[in-house]
Amino acid sequence: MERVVIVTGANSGIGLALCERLLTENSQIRLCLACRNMQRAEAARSALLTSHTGACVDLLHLDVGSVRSVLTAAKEVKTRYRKIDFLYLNAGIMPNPQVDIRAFIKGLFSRNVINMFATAEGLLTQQDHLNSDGLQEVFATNLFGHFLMIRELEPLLCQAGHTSRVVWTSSSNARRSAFDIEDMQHRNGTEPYSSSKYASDMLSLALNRQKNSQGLFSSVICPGLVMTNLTYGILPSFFWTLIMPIMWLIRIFTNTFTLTPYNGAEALHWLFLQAPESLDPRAKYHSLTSGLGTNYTEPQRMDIDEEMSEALYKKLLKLETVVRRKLSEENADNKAYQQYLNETE
Ligand SMILES: NC(=O)C1=CN([C@@H]2O[C@H](COP(=O)(O)OP(=O)(O)OC[C@H]3O[C@@H](n4cnc5c(N)ncnc54)[C@H](OP(=O)(O)O)[C@@H]3O)[C@@H](O)[C@H]2O)C=CC1
Ligand SMILES: CC(C)CCC[C@@H](C)[C@H]1CC[C@H]2C3=CC[C@H]4[C@H](C)C(=O)CC[C@]4(C)[C@H]3CC[C@]12C
Repeated sequence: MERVVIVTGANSGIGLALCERLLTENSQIRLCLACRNMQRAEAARSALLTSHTGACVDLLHLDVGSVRSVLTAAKEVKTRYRKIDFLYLNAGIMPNPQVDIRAFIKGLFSRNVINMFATAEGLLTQQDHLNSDGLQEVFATNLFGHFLMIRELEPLLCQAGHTSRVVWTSSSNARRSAFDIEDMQHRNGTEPYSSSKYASDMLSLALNRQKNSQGLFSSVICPGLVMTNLTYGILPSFFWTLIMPIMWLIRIFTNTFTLTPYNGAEALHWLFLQAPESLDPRAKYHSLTSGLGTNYTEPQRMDIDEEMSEALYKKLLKLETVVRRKLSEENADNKAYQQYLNETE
């Protein structure tokens, strides 16, 4: 039977590579590219159809960082499909990244050097800001918009006799010490990316506890260090190209330098082939590439405590209520204003 697969952030990088791999290595898939930029989404769709003539590739407009857009997109999904087999929550941002050069040089001469290259611990900070919904942009995009999407799509994801999967593209940059449950949006820190990815790891665990009995299973992956628009925002692409031989060399010591979107999508595709019952809800599945270029997936236990993941889940539900209330008030205001305009005309 045809499997419905939705991928957020599918118009470039790891998301697009996943789509390419899904179509190449599996038949009977109905793929839905859920994207913010529809011009790039059209281009991605054309590229996929050129290499896979006759494939079923749909487009869906989704700005995962906007509450209104998520609700509209979810409504559209519910009219188009009767079930969802896989929902890949892949869209993500890292705005205005800054590398701490001193920490990098110090790290090069420390015993922690391999870990530094794999996780960027202590190296990266970002500048975040409030979006038009009044939420921190990184939190809204990397976590909350996806959470809201799952909540809206629950009727399709939690169906009797059917198993659905959600897969989060997390990161090895996710770090417990960057996350504060009293400041889940990371308003007060300088590592919103790390915080949002740690939150997605916790949310995945909470979702498994809450929803496995209803047929919904959640997993998290790390794609490794991949050359995409996201990494070109950290250092310019010509610089990455220049140091590519060094990166291949580093790959001999850390298999986390997957480098290409195809390699980075390894764990995402591997999960597609696994039975959900065989997966560990506490594991992060890493895409890895050996020095010789062989791809494989390996689980690593996440540093998460159940109580905090449950607390996060509850806080997200509360925020969802607040956000929905605000939206319906705005809608009522708009309606009243429109009526006033009509009457005064
Ligand atoms: N590259 C790397 O080394 C690593 C990446 N990751 C994660 O992988 C995921 C994919 O990133 P990657 O492929 O590297 O980078 P890209 O920038 O190539 O891809 C990011 C995708 O997310 C989309 N996106 C961003 N914001 C929104 C939004 N508000 N609504 C809808 N779509 C949005 C982008 O679309 P648009 O065209 O609209 O901008 C784009 O398609 C991210 O979650 C990232 O955090 C994790 C670890 C390492
Ligand atoms: C000689 C070069 C390799 C120098 C590059 C230094 C830094 C700019 C990069 C070193 C480690 C990189 C990263 C590691 C982990 C990634 C993580 C998994 C992710 O989610 C996003 C990107 C990374 C943080 C990435 C960013 C660049 C480095 C800090």
